[in-house]
Amino acid sequence: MSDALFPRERAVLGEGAVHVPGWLGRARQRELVEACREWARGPVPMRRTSLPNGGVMSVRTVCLGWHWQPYRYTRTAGDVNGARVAPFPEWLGELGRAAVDEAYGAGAGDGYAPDTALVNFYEGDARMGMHQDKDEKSRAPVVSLSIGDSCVFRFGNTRTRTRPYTDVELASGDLFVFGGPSRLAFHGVPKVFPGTADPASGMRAGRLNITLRETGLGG
Ligand SMILES: O=C(O)CCC(=O)C(=O)O
Ligand SMILES: [Fe+2]
Repeated sequence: MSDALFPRERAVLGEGAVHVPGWLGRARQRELVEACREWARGPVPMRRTSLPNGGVMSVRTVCLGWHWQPYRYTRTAGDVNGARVAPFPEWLGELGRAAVDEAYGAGAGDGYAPDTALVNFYEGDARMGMHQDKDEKSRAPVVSLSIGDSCVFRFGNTRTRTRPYTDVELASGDLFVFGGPSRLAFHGVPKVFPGTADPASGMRAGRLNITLRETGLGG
């Protein structure tokens, strides 16, 4: 938004947890938004994930490569329409490697081979509670890309979902990578700021977040 007035700075929130504001240029953001629109249509449509406690997430999600549900990844979306999820594209893996290089230094991303992406769409008062990303067998870093409305991203510690944590604003184009000792840190999105999306990002409303992960699963 006001990047000319207040340049936002790169920040390390903990060992292995790096925030890089404005990493994605506007053209790249628009390409990603276009790709997400396509993935949201199918073969498995974007939907609110059901939780084991009977609740439903406020965020809408579509997955690539592997389909995520709490506690597991499968190739088909048994909780949606039974279809096999769209493949994880090679170009998205390249982007993931570039992101890890950016966060940790040139060459750090060489062996990074994400095989799943969770595409989350936040609109209205959608949010995400504090959780760990721990359904992956691999402990390779999670690469997070944000487009559209800004949000508060709460990045905590590996022991408890409560304090200590740090709140950072994730805006359109921001990269956040968490790996190493921070890989299992609790994190969440307590608030999205509606109407803050720059239309040049390709998002008219709402917030898009894409996380790339290695499942560590074969087959
Ligand atoms: O939307 C975000 O920034 C975080 C998403 C997230 O934590 C997840 O999908 O597991
Ligand atoms: Fe997460």
